[in-house]
Amino acid sequence: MTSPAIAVLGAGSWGTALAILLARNGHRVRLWGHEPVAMQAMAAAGENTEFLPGIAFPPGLEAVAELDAALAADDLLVVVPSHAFREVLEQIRDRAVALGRIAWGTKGLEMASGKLLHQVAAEVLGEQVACAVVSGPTFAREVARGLPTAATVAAADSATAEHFAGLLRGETFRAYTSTDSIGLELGGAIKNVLAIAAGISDGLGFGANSRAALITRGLVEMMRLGEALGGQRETFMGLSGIGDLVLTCTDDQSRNRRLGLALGAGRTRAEAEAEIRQVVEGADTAREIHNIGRAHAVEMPICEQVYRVLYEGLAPQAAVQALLARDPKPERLG
Ligand SMILES: NC(=O)C1=CN([C@@H]2O[C@H](COP(=O)(O)OP(=O)(O)OC[C@H]3O[C@@H](n4cnc5c(N)ncnc54)[C@H](OP(=O)(O)O)[C@@H]3O)[C@@H](O)[C@H]2O)C=CC1
Ligand SMILES: O=C(CO)COP(=O)(O)O
Repeated sequence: MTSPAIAVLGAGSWGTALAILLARNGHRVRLWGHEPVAMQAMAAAGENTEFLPGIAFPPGLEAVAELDAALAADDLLVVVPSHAFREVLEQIRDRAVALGRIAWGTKGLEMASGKLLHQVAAEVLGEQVACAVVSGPTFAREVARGLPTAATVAAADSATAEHFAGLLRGETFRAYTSTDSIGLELGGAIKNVLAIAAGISDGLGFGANSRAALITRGLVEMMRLGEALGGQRETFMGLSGIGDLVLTCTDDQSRNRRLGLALGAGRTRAEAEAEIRQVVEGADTAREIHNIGRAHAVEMPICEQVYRVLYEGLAPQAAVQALLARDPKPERLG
């Protein structure tokens, strides 16, 4: 029996890794990216030489340059950066509406509006399309190499979450399900801002104590805003919350952490991003979280200092001093 076709839309490192995972699971997968020349090169090389060099595409994975060819699929998985999310959903709206379901692996908020991605999806696709989000501690290269990984798939209805989790689940990938899409989306967005903070701390030459404090108090900020926006507290203690937070705050594979490291070492954001040459979601997210936190009167001192470093030219050292100079208070986890 031939397994159904899945379109993975977005051929960066994470889209490619998920496409490889799905193909290894025995699905027929079409990986689409918006640069025809890059997609043709990928098809010819049998690997994504730009983002995941050295990892050969398994049988069943086809790189395509034509969106229509990709969309002739039974399932759609969107894995573009958040800045391209609405635009890509608009391009695939008719097919998503016809299928009645869609999933994404994008982490972040819509730039300028600060909307969660399921809100963007509802605006573009309507309320009838069931939406699932995939999130967790999942560095693309490790997933593509087949290293054991766990993540969560959330959707408002558990059947949709289970459907997409079932596609992803395999010998090396454990997919849990959840109905807390808000919690998953906020965890995946806020951890990127906190990874920048951890990177700044390490870039300044601080130690393990500082990093552990940032992770712990950062988790409190994530839970505070997450609960204020309707997420469930326990979600932030799971893979898409503390799991992804620890991953990206502690390992240099994280682009967000590397941006922070560079800032802490005295480089500018532009210099750091030019060197990383991949999407660094936390930089835009820091501004949206700053706005949302203020609008909901949620105290988020670490995220606030990251915002000030990125958008107000505050020196990283001064940001740390501002955190340490805050009024003493009892340790609360809410
Ligand atoms: N990498 C990882 O380990 C993980 C990433 N994620 C999330 O997945 C999302 C994608 O990240 P990732 O793949 O790593 O990013 P990359 O920087 O590796 O790749 C981004 C890809 O998106 C493409 N792109 C940019 N604009 C558009 C557009 N308008 N239409 C279609 N494609 C576009 C880029 O093309 P071009 O190069 O031509 O600009 C590039 O191929 C992010 O939200 C990230 O946070 C989630 C979990 C793990
Ligand atoms: O989200 C990720 C891993 O779960 C990737 O993190 P970075 O975008 O910081 O590299």
